[in-house]
Amino acid sequence: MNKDIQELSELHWQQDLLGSIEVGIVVLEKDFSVAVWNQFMENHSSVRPSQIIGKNLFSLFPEIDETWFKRKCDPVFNMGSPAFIIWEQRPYVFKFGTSRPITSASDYMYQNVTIFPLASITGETQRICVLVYDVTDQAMAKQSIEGLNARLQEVSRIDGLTGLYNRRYWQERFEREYKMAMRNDPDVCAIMLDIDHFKKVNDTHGHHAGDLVIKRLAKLITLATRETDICGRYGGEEFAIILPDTTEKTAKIMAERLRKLVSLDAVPYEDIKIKYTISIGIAQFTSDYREAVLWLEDADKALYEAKEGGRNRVVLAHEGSLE
Ligand SMILES: Nc1nc2c(ncn2[C@@H]2O[C@H](COP(=O)(O)OP(=O)(O)OP(=O)(O)O)[C@@H](O)[C@H]2O)c(=O)[nH]1
Repeated sequence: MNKDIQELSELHWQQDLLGSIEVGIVVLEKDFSVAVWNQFMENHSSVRPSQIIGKNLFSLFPEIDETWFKRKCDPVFNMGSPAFIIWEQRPYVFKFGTSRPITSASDYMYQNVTIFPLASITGETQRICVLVYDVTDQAMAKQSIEGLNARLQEVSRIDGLTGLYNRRYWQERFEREYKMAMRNDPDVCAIMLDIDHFKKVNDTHGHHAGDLVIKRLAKLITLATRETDICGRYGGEEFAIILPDTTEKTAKIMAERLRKLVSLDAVPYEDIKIKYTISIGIAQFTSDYREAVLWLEDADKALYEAKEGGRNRVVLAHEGSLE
């Protein structure tokens, strides 16, 4: 084989290699004109090498942030050090559609991009090579795992019957509120409330009817509180609420409103309507509480007083019944 044919054949398989590789290969001159544009880039951009070779990259891809991209390439040209752009920083450099539009949940191709210097014989970097990797599958998998984790975390905080926070998470929030209150000494109240004679509801109408009453009460609690209030199911038929930015006077008004709402309510069950009432204990935070639990205990004592005082009433800690 003569030398020319040998060179040509080598060039041919090198072209073949560039063409079949599932990675985008772009070679850029110092002025950001394109010197190499492989098959992958052509397939995904629909721009043929003949349309782009010798042309300025940004003139054909105005979506690339020129200032940012040049800043990335600067150390590659000037110091010969490679640069990396990962999809988590910027989902893509070239806005390509996904190559699997049916199976992929993404509208565009997520890309990892590597930029490295192509040194001349003298060691000078005249050109740089930009490699574009399609990482859509990894990105989608990671995002779906993150979504699942977030969902799992949310589910693990929620009480299945009522949709309010469960005891564990409510307690966590309560501890957090307590620590914040110790620092800032704001107006914040804790409420404990409990359905009156709930055992009788269960005994008379059955456990399922009891569950419906618990669910209904949770709904009324949600209705009567602000979005910023932190409502949780503390035990079977016991609920706990944190009212941020609330004095005991305002908490009392809110609690009274809820108590009345409940006393007027009736839960439809089979062909009857179940009436029920609640008792409520309130404790406003003071920095005298050396531990979070002491604050909650005061709310619980107030609740106990409300029960002792005849039920269907609101009691403030360190104060008599309101009714
Ligand atoms: N249906 C239902 N009942 C529950 C649930 N959790 C606890 N209970 C019941 O709630 C009742 C609570 O009864 P007690 O603690 O004696 O209090 P009470 O009958 O409400 O009386 P007072 O609180 O003193 O007014 C018990 O019968 C428990 O079995 C639940 O998730 N669903």
